[in-house]
Amino acid sequence: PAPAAPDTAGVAAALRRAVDEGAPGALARIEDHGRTYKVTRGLADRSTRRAITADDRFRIGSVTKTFSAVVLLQLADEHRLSLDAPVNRYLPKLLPDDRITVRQVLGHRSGLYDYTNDMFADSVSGFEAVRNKVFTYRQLIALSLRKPRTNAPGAAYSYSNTNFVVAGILIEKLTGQSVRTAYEDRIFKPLKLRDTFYVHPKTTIPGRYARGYLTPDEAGAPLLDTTNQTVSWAQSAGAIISSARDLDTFYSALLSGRLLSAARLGDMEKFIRVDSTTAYGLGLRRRELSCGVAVYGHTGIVQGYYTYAFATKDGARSFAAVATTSNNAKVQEAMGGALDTAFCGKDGK
Ligand SMILES: C[C@@H](NC(=O)[C@@H](C)NC(=O)CCCC[C@H](NC(=O)C[NH3+])C(=O)[O-])C(=O)O
Repeated sequence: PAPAAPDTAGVAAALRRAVDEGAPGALARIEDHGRTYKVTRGLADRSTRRAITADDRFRIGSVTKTFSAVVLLQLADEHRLSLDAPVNRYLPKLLPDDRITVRQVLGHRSGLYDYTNDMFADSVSGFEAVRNKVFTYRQLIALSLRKPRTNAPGAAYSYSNTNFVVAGILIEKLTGQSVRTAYEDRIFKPLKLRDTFYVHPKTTIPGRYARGYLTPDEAGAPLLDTTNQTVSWAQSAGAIISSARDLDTFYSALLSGRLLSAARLGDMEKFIRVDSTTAYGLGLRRRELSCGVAVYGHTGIVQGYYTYAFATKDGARSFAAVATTSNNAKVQEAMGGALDTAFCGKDGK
């Protein structure tokens, strides 16, 4: 029998909690066997007091990593890339260890240090130092290589944005195009993702969007409007702009086999356990929810936006949600509750 309809009342309660805990606004959208459910709470803009809508665009942060992984896995399907080849075969001398492979990079097992650890040690000053900066990929790699690697190639999982900066360089080298063109030609246009953009290094969000606000480290300090930034510190690791509708479409299409061969999707879904409820594949997270359902997708954190975008393994039910503040653990927890409720519902079906 078809699973019970999503518990939209439960999702609404979770979004209300996110707003009560400090998010100016929150939205969620569920696509379930062709039916759409939208839930919203709070504001898109604190100065105009405009209410947030489920169609507002926003910065998706690391959900970008799944898009970058899809492009490289398509190149593997086209025999233009071998997942088990060293990165240095395609980009000579880029990395200090010839043993680091493409698969290890996409699975956060390369050992490459995450330069954002230092960049955002202090949330507000770190953000303000880079919000209008434009980095080259190689400058970001150089920041990472200043620090020792976290593990030998392939020896352990250690999340690092550096890995998906390497993915961006690989995409540009192997396609001869910018990552923007590669995303547009291979994913955005084929899936008609009309709310999805890669505009780096422009700082503005096209069309109608929710503004994002960073919660400072100091308790009680006022929120900082972080909507306009280059996101050049992340690029192919986190700079895509999208909407809940487009993320639902993307993960449903990916997981129902419309973007990759079964073999490459299988590669993407070879998961390494990260903690008791999450595992990481290639640019893809698996989360086990309270009712035992496993969902597949990615989380995203860019200053001002917490994003969750996940779907069932067959893509028949997808959930995308964002809260418009970041660096606020209680808001992040509330949004995790929305994810759980969206798939587990009241009666855990
Ligand atoms: C976790 C998520 N990763 C991402 O989305 C990537 C692009 N974001 C980060 O690595 C966090 C950058 C700092 C955010 C800042 N935090 C601080 O400044 C902390 N001092 C903030 O919260 O806005 C993922 O892969 O699931």
